[in-house]
Amino acid sequence: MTTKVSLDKSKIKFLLLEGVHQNALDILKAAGYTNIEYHKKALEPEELKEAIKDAHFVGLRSRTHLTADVIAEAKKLIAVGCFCIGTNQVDLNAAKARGIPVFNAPFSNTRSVAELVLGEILLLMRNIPAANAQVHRGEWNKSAVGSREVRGKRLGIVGYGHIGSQLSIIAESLGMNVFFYDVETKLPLGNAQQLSSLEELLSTSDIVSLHVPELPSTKNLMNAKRIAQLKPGCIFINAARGTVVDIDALAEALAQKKIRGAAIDVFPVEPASADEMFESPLRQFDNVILTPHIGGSTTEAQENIGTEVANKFVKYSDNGSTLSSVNFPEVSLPEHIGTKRLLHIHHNKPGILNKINQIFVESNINIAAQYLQTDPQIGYVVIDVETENTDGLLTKLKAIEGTIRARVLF
Ligand SMILES: NC(=O)C1=CN([C@@H]2O[C@H](COP(=O)(O)OP(=O)(O)OC[C@H]3O[C@@H](n4cnc5c(N)ncnc54)[C@H](O)[C@@H]3O)[C@@H](O)[C@H]2O)C=CC1
Ligand SMILES: O=C(O)C(=O)COP(=O)(O)O
Repeated sequence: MTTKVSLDKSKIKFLLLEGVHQNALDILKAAGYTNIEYHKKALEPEELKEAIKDAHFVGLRSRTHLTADVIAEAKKLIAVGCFCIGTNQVDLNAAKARGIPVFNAPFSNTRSVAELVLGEILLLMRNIPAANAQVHRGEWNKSAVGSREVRGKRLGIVGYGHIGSQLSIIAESLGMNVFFYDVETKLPLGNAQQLSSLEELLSTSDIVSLHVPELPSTKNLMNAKRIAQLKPGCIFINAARGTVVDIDALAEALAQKKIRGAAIDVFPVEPASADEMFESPLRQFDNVILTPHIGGSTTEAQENIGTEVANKFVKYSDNGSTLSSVNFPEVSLPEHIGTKRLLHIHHNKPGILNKINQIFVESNINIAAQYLQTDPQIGYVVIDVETENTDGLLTKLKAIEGTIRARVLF
Protein backbone atom coordinates (compact mmCIF):
# COMPACT_ATOMS: atom_id res chain seq x y z
CA MET A 1 0.00 0.00 0.00
CA THR A 2 1.22 3.49 -0.81
CA THR A 3 0.90 6.03 1.96
CA LYS A 4 0.90 9.71 1.03
CA VAL A 5 2.94 11.58 3.58
CA SER A 6 3.85 14.70 1.63
CA LEU A 7 1.60 17.67 2.26
CA ASP A 8 -1.04 18.29 -0.38
CA LYS A 9 -0.11 21.44 -2.34
CA SER A 10 -3.44 23.10 -1.59
CA LYS A 11 -2.65 22.83 2.13
CA ILE A 12 0.70 24.57 1.86
CA LYS A 13 0.10 28.13 3.01
CA PHE A 14 1.99 31.08 1.56
CA LEU A 15 1.88 34.31 3.55
CA LEU A 16 2.88 37.17 1.23
CA LEU A 17 3.40 40.60 2.78
CA GLU A 18 4.21 44.17 1.74
CA GLY A 19 2.47 44.04 -1.64
CA VAL A 20 4.91 41.77 -3.44
CA HIS A 21 4.34 41.79 -7.19
CA GLN A 22 1.41 39.93 -8.78
CA ASN A 23 3.93 37.83 -10.73
CA ALA A 24 4.71 36.00 -7.49
CA LEU A 25 1.08 34.98 -7.03
CA ASP A 26 0.77 33.92 -10.68
CA ILE A 27 3.87 31.72 -10.45
CA LEU A 28 2.76 30.06 -7.22
CA LYS A 29 -0.74 29.40 -8.56
CA ALA A 30 0.61 28.02 -11.84
CA ALA A 31 2.71 25.59 -9.78
CA GLY A 32 -0.41 24.42 -7.92
CA TYR A 33 -0.04 26.51 -4.74
CA THR A 34 -3.41 28.16 -4.24
CA ASN A 35 -3.43 28.71 -0.47
CA ILE A 36 -2.07 32.26 -0.48
CA GLU A 37 -2.72 34.93 2.14
CA TYR A 38 -1.80 38.27 0.58
CA HIS A 39 -1.29 41.58 2.37
CA LYS A 40 -0.54 44.88 0.65
CA LYS A 41 1.27 46.22 3.72
CA ALA A 42 3.55 44.95 6.45
CA LEU A 43 1.71 43.51 9.46
CA GLU A 44 2.03 44.86 12.99
CA PRO A 45 4.26 42.57 15.11
CA GLU A 46 1.33 40.92 16.94
CA GLU A 47 -0.64 40.42 13.69
CA LEU A 48 2.46 38.93 12.11
CA LYS A 49 2.88 36.41 14.95
CA GLU A 50 -0.73 35.33 14.46
CA ALA A 51 -0.62 35.13 10.65
CA ILE A 52 2.67 33.25 10.56
CA LYS A 53 1.51 30.49 12.94
CA ASP A 54 0.14 28.25 10.19
CA ALA A 55 2.26 29.56 7.27
CA HIS A 56 4.64 27.22 5.46
CA PHE A 57 6.24 29.98 3.38
CA VAL A 58 6.49 33.68 4.13
CA GLY A 59 7.40 36.39 1.61
CA LEU A 60 8.34 39.87 2.83
CA ARG A 61 10.28 43.04 2.00
CA SER A 62 12.42 45.36 4.11
CA ARG A 63 9.71 46.46 6.55
CA THR A 64 8.85 43.09 8.08
CA HIS A 65 11.17 42.10 10.89
CA LEU A 66 11.37 38.35 11.26
CA THR A 67 13.02 38.26 14.65
CA ALA A 68 13.83 35.09 16.59
CA ASP A 69 10.64 35.42 18.65
CA VAL A 70 8.49 35.73 15.51
CA ILE A 71 10.24 32.71 13.97
CA ALA A 72 9.58 30.78 17.20
CA GLU A 73 5.82 31.27 16.59
CA ALA A 74 6.11 29.93 13.05
CA LYS A 75 5.98 26.24 13.86
CA LYS A 76 5.20 25.13 10.29
CA LEU A 77 7.54 27.49 8.45
CA ILE A 78 9.51 25.80 5.65
CA ALA A 79 11.19 28.78 3.94
CA VAL A 80 11.39 32.58 3.93
CA GLY A 81 11.63 34.75 0.82
CA CYS A 82 12.93 38.32 1.04
CA PHE A 83 11.44 40.00 -2.02
CA CYS A 84 14.39 42.43 -2.02
CA ILE A 85 18.20 42.38 -1.73
CA GLY A 86 18.77 43.05 1.97
CA THR A 87 18.18 40.17 4.40
CA ASN A 88 19.12 42.04 7.60
CA GLN A 89 15.44 42.17 8.61
CA VAL A 90 15.43 38.39 9.13
CA ASP A 91 17.24 36.63 11.98
CA LEU A 92 19.12 34.31 9.62
CA ASN A 93 20.67 32.22 12.40
CA ALA A 94 17.35 31.69 14.17
CA ALA A 95 15.86 30.58 10.84
CA LYS A 96 18.75 28.22 10.15
CA ALA A 97 18.54 26.69 13.61
CA ARG A 98 14.94 25.75 12.77
CA GLY A 99 15.94 24.34 9.37
CA ILE A 100 14.43 27.24 7.42
CA PRO A 101 16.31 28.46 4.35
CA VAL A 102 16.03 32.16 3.50
CA PHE A 103 16.04 33.30 -0.12
CA ASN A 104 16.28 36.79 -1.65
CA ALA A 105 16.59 38.48 -5.04
CA PRO A 106 20.25 39.48 -5.07
CA PHE A 107 20.22 41.64 -8.20
CA SER A 108 16.68 42.24 -9.45
CA ASN A 109 16.59 45.84 -8.19
CA THR A 110 20.28 46.66 -8.64
CA ARG A 111 19.75 48.83 -11.71
CA SER A 112 16.90 50.76 -10.06
CA VAL A 113 19.09 51.80 -7.12
CA ALA A 114 21.99 52.74 -9.41
CA GLU A 115 19.70 54.87 -11.61
CA LEU A 116 18.23 56.70 -8.62
CA VAL A 117 21.69 57.48 -7.27
CA LEU A 118 22.86 58.72 -10.65
CA GLY A 119 19.82 61.01 -10.88
CA GLU A 120 20.55 62.35 -7.42
CA ILE A 121 24.17 63.04 -8.32
CA LEU A 122 23.10 65.05 -11.39
CA LEU A 123 20.50 67.04 -9.44
CA LEU A 124 22.75 67.79 -6.46
CA MET A 125 25.67 68.88 -8.66
CA ARG A 126 23.33 71.53 -10.12
CA ASN A 127 21.85 72.48 -6.70
CA ILE A 128 18.42 71.56 -8.07
CA PRO A 129 16.87 70.29 -4.78
CA ALA A 130 17.49 73.69 -3.15
CA ALA A 131 16.43 75.64 -6.28
CA ASN A 132 13.27 73.57 -6.53
CA ALA A 133 12.38 74.17 -2.88
CA GLN A 134 13.01 77.92 -3.25
CA VAL A 135 10.86 78.29 -6.38
CA HIS A 136 8.07 76.30 -4.68
CA ARG A 137 8.19 78.92 -1.92
CA GLY A 138 7.94 81.70 -4.53
CA GLU A 139 11.63 82.68 -4.35
CA TRP A 140 13.34 83.48 -7.70
CA ASN A 141 17.05 83.05 -7.14
CA LYS A 142 18.42 82.76 -10.70
CA SER A 143 21.96 81.84 -9.80
CA ALA A 144 24.42 79.34 -11.19
CA VAL A 145 26.97 79.77 -8.41
CA GLY A 146 28.42 76.39 -7.61
CA SER A 147 26.41 74.64 -10.34
CA ARG A 148 28.62 71.97 -11.85
CA GLU A 149 28.62 69.31 -14.57
CA VAL A 150 29.38 65.74 -13.51
CA ARG A 151 31.81 65.15 -16.37
CA GLY A 152 35.34 64.75 -15.03
CA LYS A 153 34.23 64.67 -11.39
CA ARG A 154 35.47 62.06 -8.99
CA LEU A 155 32.87 59.55 -7.77
CA GLY A 156 33.84 57.48 -4.71
CA ILE A 157 31.84 54.30 -4.22
CA VAL A 158 31.94 52.51 -0.86
CA GLY A 159 31.01 48.85 -1.45
CA TYR A 160 31.70 47.65 -5.02
CA GLY A 161 29.15 44.85 -5.19
CA HIS A 162 26.20 44.53 -7.55
CA ILE A 163 24.91 48.08 -7.04
CA GLY A 164 28.25 49.85 -6.60
CA SER A 165 29.70 48.31 -9.76
CA GLN A 166 26.52 49.01 -11.77
CA LEU A 167 26.67 52.65 -10.67
CA SER A 168 30.34 52.69 -11.66
CA ILE A 169 29.52 51.72 -15.25
CA ILE A 170 26.74 54.22 -15.81
CA ALA A 171 28.68 57.04 -14.08
CA GLU A 172 31.67 56.40 -16.34
CA SER A 173 29.42 56.64 -19.37
CA LEU A 174 28.80 60.27 -18.32
CA GLY A 175 32.53 60.92 -18.10
CA MET A 176 32.95 60.61 -14.34
CA ASN A 177 36.17 59.23 -12.82
CA VAL A 178 35.27 56.34 -10.55
CA PHE A 179 37.17 55.18 -7.47
CA PHE A 180 35.94 52.62 -4.99
CA TYR A 181 36.70 51.16 -1.60
CA ASP A 182 35.69 47.60 -0.71
CA VAL A 183 36.83 45.20 2.01
CA GLU A 184 37.34 42.59 -0.72
CA THR A 185 39.57 42.87 -3.77
CA LYS A 186 37.20 43.48 -6.68
CA LEU A 187 37.55 43.49 -10.43
CA PRO A 188 37.39 47.18 -11.40
CA LEU A 189 35.00 47.71 -14.33
CA GLY A 190 35.96 50.13 -17.10
CA ASN A 191 38.54 52.60 -15.81
CA ALA A 192 37.45 52.44 -12.18
CA GLN A 193 40.19 52.12 -9.58
CA GLN A 194 40.11 50.39 -6.22
CA LEU A 195 41.62 52.39 -3.34
CA SER A 196 43.13 50.67 -0.35
CA SER A 197 41.86 53.09 2.25
CA LEU A 198 38.41 54.44 2.98
CA GLU A 199 39.96 57.65 4.31
CA GLU A 200 41.61 58.32 0.93
CA LEU A 201 38.32 57.77 -0.88
CA LEU A 202 36.40 60.05 1.49
CA SER A 203 38.92 62.86 1.38
CA THR A 204 39.37 62.92 -2.41
CA SER A 205 35.89 62.27 -3.87
CA ASP A 206 33.53 64.96 -5.17
CA ILE A 207 30.66 62.54 -4.58
CA VAL A 208 30.60 59.65 -2.09
CA SER A 209 27.93 56.97 -2.45
CA LEU A 210 27.46 54.08 0.00
CA HIS A 211 26.54 50.58 -1.21
CA VAL A 212 27.45 48.27 1.67
CA PRO A 213 25.12 45.81 3.40
CA GLU A 214 23.93 46.18 6.99
CA LEU A 215 26.45 44.21 9.03
CA PRO A 216 27.94 44.61 12.51
CA SER A 217 31.07 45.88 10.71
CA THR A 218 29.18 48.54 8.72
CA LYS A 219 27.19 49.89 11.66
CA ASN A 220 28.06 53.59 11.94
CA LEU A 221 30.73 53.15 9.26
CA MET A 222 30.15 56.80 8.49
CA ASN A 223 30.57 58.10 12.04
CA ALA A 224 31.45 61.69 12.96
CA LYS A 225 35.17 61.05 12.39
CA ARG A 226 34.62 59.68 8.88
CA ILE A 227 32.11 62.38 7.99
CA ALA A 228 34.75 64.93 8.99
CA GLN A 229 37.11 63.28 6.47
CA LEU A 230 34.79 64.06 3.52
CA LYS A 231 36.23 66.48 0.99
CA PRO A 232 34.84 69.98 1.68
CA GLY A 233 31.91 70.72 -0.64
CA CYS A 234 31.30 67.09 -1.59
CA ILE A 235 27.98 65.32 -2.10
CA PHE A 236 27.09 62.41 0.15
CA ILE A 237 24.62 59.66 -0.80
CA ASN A 238 23.24 56.74 1.19
CA ALA A 239 20.83 54.29 -0.46
CA ALA A 240 22.28 51.30 1.42
CA ARG A 241 21.07 50.97 5.01
CA GLY A 242 20.26 53.62 7.61
CA THR A 243 22.42 52.10 10.33
CA VAL A 244 25.57 52.81 8.29
CA VAL A 245 25.48 56.59 8.86
CA ASP A 246 25.47 58.74 11.99
CA ILE A 247 22.63 61.05 10.96
CA ASP A 248 23.34 63.65 13.66
CA ALA A 249 26.96 63.95 12.48
CA LEU A 250 25.75 64.31 8.89
CA ALA A 251 23.23 66.98 9.92
CA GLU A 252 26.02 68.84 11.68
CA ALA A 253 28.24 68.72 8.56
CA LEU A 254 25.32 70.11 6.53
CA ALA A 255 24.55 72.80 9.09
CA GLN A 256 28.22 73.85 9.05
CA LYS A 257 28.07 73.82 5.21
CA LYS A 258 31.04 71.46 5.14
CA ILE A 259 29.35 69.43 2.42
CA ARG A 260 27.35 70.65 -0.57
CA GLY A 261 24.36 68.37 -0.15
CA ALA A 262 23.14 64.84 0.38
CA ALA A 263 20.63 62.26 -0.79
CA ILE A 264 19.37 59.78 1.77
CA ASP A 265 16.94 56.94 1.04
CA VAL A 266 17.37 54.83 4.17
CA PHE A 267 17.30 55.78 7.85
CA PRO A 268 18.28 54.24 11.19
CA VAL A 269 14.59 54.28 12.15
CA GLU A 270 12.02 54.23 9.37
CA PRO A 271 8.30 54.80 9.96
CA ALA A 272 6.45 51.49 10.20
CA SER A 273 3.60 52.76 8.04
CA ALA A 274 2.35 55.78 6.09
CA ASP A 275 0.38 56.82 9.20
CA GLU A 276 3.55 57.48 11.17
CA MET A 277 5.37 60.82 10.91
CA PHE A 278 8.92 60.71 9.55
CA GLU A 279 11.24 62.51 11.98
CA SER A 280 14.82 63.43 11.09
CA PRO A 281 17.20 66.35 11.66
CA LEU A 282 17.75 66.23 7.87
CA ARG A 283 14.25 67.51 7.12
CA GLN A 284 15.37 71.11 7.64
CA PHE A 285 17.81 71.15 4.69
CA ASP A 286 16.72 72.17 1.17
CA ASN A 287 19.95 70.74 -0.22
CA VAL A 288 19.16 67.21 0.96
CA ILE A 289 17.05 64.83 -1.12
CA LEU A 290 15.05 62.63 1.24
CA THR A 291 13.22 59.61 -0.14
CA PRO A 292 11.18 56.99 1.76
CA HIS A 293 13.31 53.88 1.10
CA ILE A 294 12.28 53.58 -2.53
CA GLY A 295 15.70 52.96 -4.12
CA GLY A 296 14.66 49.55 -5.41
CA SER A 297 11.01 50.40 -5.98
CA THR A 298 10.42 50.46 -9.71
CA THR A 299 7.90 48.46 -11.71
CA GLU A 300 10.71 46.61 -13.47
CA ALA A 301 12.48 45.71 -10.26
CA GLN A 302 9.35 44.58 -8.44
CA GLU A 303 8.26 42.41 -11.40
CA ASN A 304 11.68 40.77 -11.59
CA ILE A 305 11.85 40.24 -7.84
CA GLY A 306 8.35 38.72 -7.73
CA THR A 307 9.32 36.25 -10.42
CA GLU A 308 12.73 35.40 -8.97
CA VAL A 309 11.73 34.76 -5.37
CA ALA A 310 8.48 32.93 -6.22
CA ASN A 311 10.49 30.61 -8.49
CA LYS A 312 12.91 29.93 -5.62
CA PHE A 313 9.93 29.03 -3.38
CA VAL A 314 8.57 26.64 -6.00
CA LYS A 315 11.98 25.11 -6.60
CA TYR A 316 12.52 24.46 -2.89
CA SER A 317 9.01 23.17 -2.31
CA ASP A 318 8.84 20.93 -5.40
CA ASN A 319 12.45 19.92 -5.75
CA GLY A 320 14.34 20.68 -2.51
CA SER A 321 16.91 22.93 -4.18
CA THR A 322 18.42 25.55 -1.86
CA LEU A 323 20.59 27.19 -4.51
CA SER A 324 21.30 30.85 -3.62
CA SER A 325 19.86 30.60 -0.11
CA VAL A 326 21.61 33.17 2.09
CA ASN A 327 21.72 31.14 5.32
CA PHE A 328 21.68 27.49 4.30
CA PRO A 329 23.91 24.85 2.72
CA GLU A 330 23.31 25.18 -1.02
CA VAL A 331 22.20 22.14 -2.97
CA SER A 332 21.21 22.30 -6.63
CA LEU A 333 19.18 19.25 -7.54
CA PRO A 334 18.07 17.52 -10.73
CA GLU A 335 14.45 16.48 -11.15
CA HIS A 336 13.40 13.29 -9.34
CA ILE A 337 11.38 11.37 -11.89
CA GLY A 338 10.35 7.88 -10.85
CA THR A 339 11.75 8.21 -7.33
CA LYS A 340 10.59 9.67 -4.03
CA ARG A 341 12.67 12.48 -2.58
CA LEU A 342 13.31 12.79 1.14
CA LEU A 343 14.90 15.82 2.79
CA HIS A 344 16.73 15.65 6.09
CA ILE A 345 18.03 18.72 7.91
CA HIS A 346 20.13 18.06 10.99
CA HIS A 347 22.66 19.52 13.40
CA ASN A 348 26.13 18.98 11.98
CA LYS A 349 27.33 16.29 14.39
CA PRO A 350 29.42 13.21 13.66
CA GLY A 351 27.60 10.02 12.70
CA ILE A 352 24.26 11.35 11.52
CA LEU A 353 24.78 10.50 7.85
CA ASN A 354 25.70 7.00 8.91
CA LYS A 355 22.46 6.65 10.87
CA ILE A 356 20.46 7.94 7.91
CA ASN A 357 22.01 5.42 5.54
CA GLN A 358 21.55 2.61 8.03
CA ILE A 359 17.78 3.13 7.85
CA PHE A 360 17.81 2.41 4.12
CA VAL A 361 20.09 -0.61 4.53
CA GLU A 362 17.79 -2.08 7.18
CA SER A 363 14.68 -1.35 5.10
CA ASN A 364 16.33 -2.90 2.04
CA ILE A 365 15.53 0.21 -0.02
CA ASN A 366 17.88 1.32 -2.74
CA ILE A 367 19.13 4.91 -2.65
CA ALA A 368 18.98 6.08 -6.26
CA ALA A 369 20.81 9.32 -5.53
CA GLN A 370 22.02 11.22 -2.51
CA TYR A 371 23.12 14.84 -2.15
CA LEU A 372 24.75 16.33 0.92
CA GLN A 373 25.89 19.78 1.84
CA THR A 374 26.95 21.00 5.25
CA ASP A 375 28.07 24.15 6.98
CA PRO A 376 29.52 24.35 10.50
CA GLN A 377 26.05 24.30 12.09
CA ILE A 378 23.77 22.16 9.93
CA GLY A 379 23.73 19.42 7.36
CA TYR A 380 21.22 19.07 4.53
CA VAL A 381 20.82 15.65 2.94
CA VAL A 382 18.54 14.87 0.02
CA ILE A 383 17.82 11.21 -0.71
CA ASP A 384 16.04 9.85 -3.79
CA VAL A 385 14.67 6.38 -3.15
CA GLU A 386 13.14 3.69 -5.30
CA THR A 387 10.07 3.10 -3.22
CA GLU A 388 6.60 4.55 -3.06
CA ASN A 389 6.10 3.90 0.62
CA THR A 390 8.02 6.65 2.39
CA ASP A 391 5.83 6.78 5.48
CA GLY A 392 7.90 4.51 7.70
CA LEU A 393 11.12 5.99 6.39
CA LEU A 394 10.12 9.49 7.37
CA THR A 395 9.21 8.41 10.88
CA LYS A 396 12.59 6.72 11.27
CA LEU A 397 14.46 9.72 9.83
CA LYS A 398 12.67 12.08 12.21
CA ALA A 399 13.65 9.85 15.17
CA ILE A 400 17.39 10.26 14.54
CA GLU A 401 18.94 12.31 17.31
CA GLY A 402 20.04 15.70 15.99
CA THR A 403 17.28 15.92 13.38
CA ILE A 404 15.93 19.44 12.88
CA ARG A 405 13.32 18.42 10.34
CA ALA A 406 12.62 15.81 7.69
CA ARG A 407 10.17 16.03 4.79
CA VAL A 408 9.14 14.05 1.79
CA LEU A 409 8.43 15.79 -1.49
CA PHE A 410 5.82 14.86 -4.07
N1 LIG B 1 17.53 51.63 -0.93
C1 LIG B 1 17.04 50.51 -1.40
O1 LIG B 1 15.84 50.39 -1.72
C2 LIG B 1 17.94 49.34 -1.56
C3 LIG B 1 19.03 49.17 -0.74
N2 LIG B 1 19.86 48.10 -0.90
C4 LIG B 1 21.00 47.96 0.00
O2 LIG B 1 22.20 48.01 -0.77
C5 LIG B 1 23.10 47.08 -0.23
C6 LIG B 1 24.15 46.69 -1.25
O3 LIG B 1 23.55 45.95 -2.28
P1 LIG B 1 24.40 45.09 -3.32
O4 LIG B 1 25.34 45.95 -4.06
O5 LIG B 1 23.45 44.29 -4.09
O6 LIG B 1 25.21 44.15 -2.32
P2 LIG B 1 26.50 43.28 -2.64
O7 LIG B 1 26.54 42.25 -1.57
O8 LIG B 1 26.51 42.86 -4.06
O9 LIG B 1 27.70 44.31 -2.42
C7 LIG B 1 28.08 44.81 -1.19
C8 LIG B 1 29.56 45.13 -1.24
O10 LIG B 1 29.94 45.79 -0.03
C9 LIG B 1 31.21 45.29 0.33
N3 LIG B 1 31.43 45.58 1.75
C10 LIG B 1 30.99 44.91 2.84
N4 LIG B 1 31.43 45.52 3.96
C11 LIG B 1 32.14 46.59 3.57
C12 LIG B 1 32.83 47.62 4.27
N5 LIG B 1 32.86 47.66 5.61
N6 LIG B 1 33.48 48.56 3.55
C13 LIG B 1 33.46 48.52 2.19
N7 LIG B 1 32.83 47.58 1.48
C14 LIG B 1 32.17 46.64 2.16
C15 LIG B 1 31.17 43.83 -0.02
O11 LIG B 1 32.45 43.26 -0.10
C16 LIG B 1 30.44 43.88 -1.35
O12 LIG B 1 31.33 44.03 -2.43
C17 LIG B 1 22.19 45.91 0.20
O13 LIG B 1 22.78 45.10 1.19
C18 LIG B 1 20.98 46.62 0.73
O14 LIG B 1 21.12 46.85 2.11
C19 LIG B 1 19.63 47.19 -1.90
C20 LIG B 1 18.58 47.32 -2.75
C21 LIG B 1 17.61 48.37 -2.61
O1 LIG C 1 16.26 45.32 -1.73
C1 LIG C 1 16.53 45.91 -0.65
O2 LIG C 1 17.42 45.55 0.11
C2 LIG C 1 15.75 47.08 -0.29
O3 LIG C 1 16.16 47.82 0.57
C3 LIG C 1 14.47 47.30 -0.94
O4 LIG C 1 13.51 47.22 0.07
P1 LIG C 1 11.94 47.21 -0.28
O5 LIG C 1 11.66 45.94 -1.02
O6 LIG C 1 11.69 48.41 -1.13
O7 LIG C 1 11.28 47.24 1.05
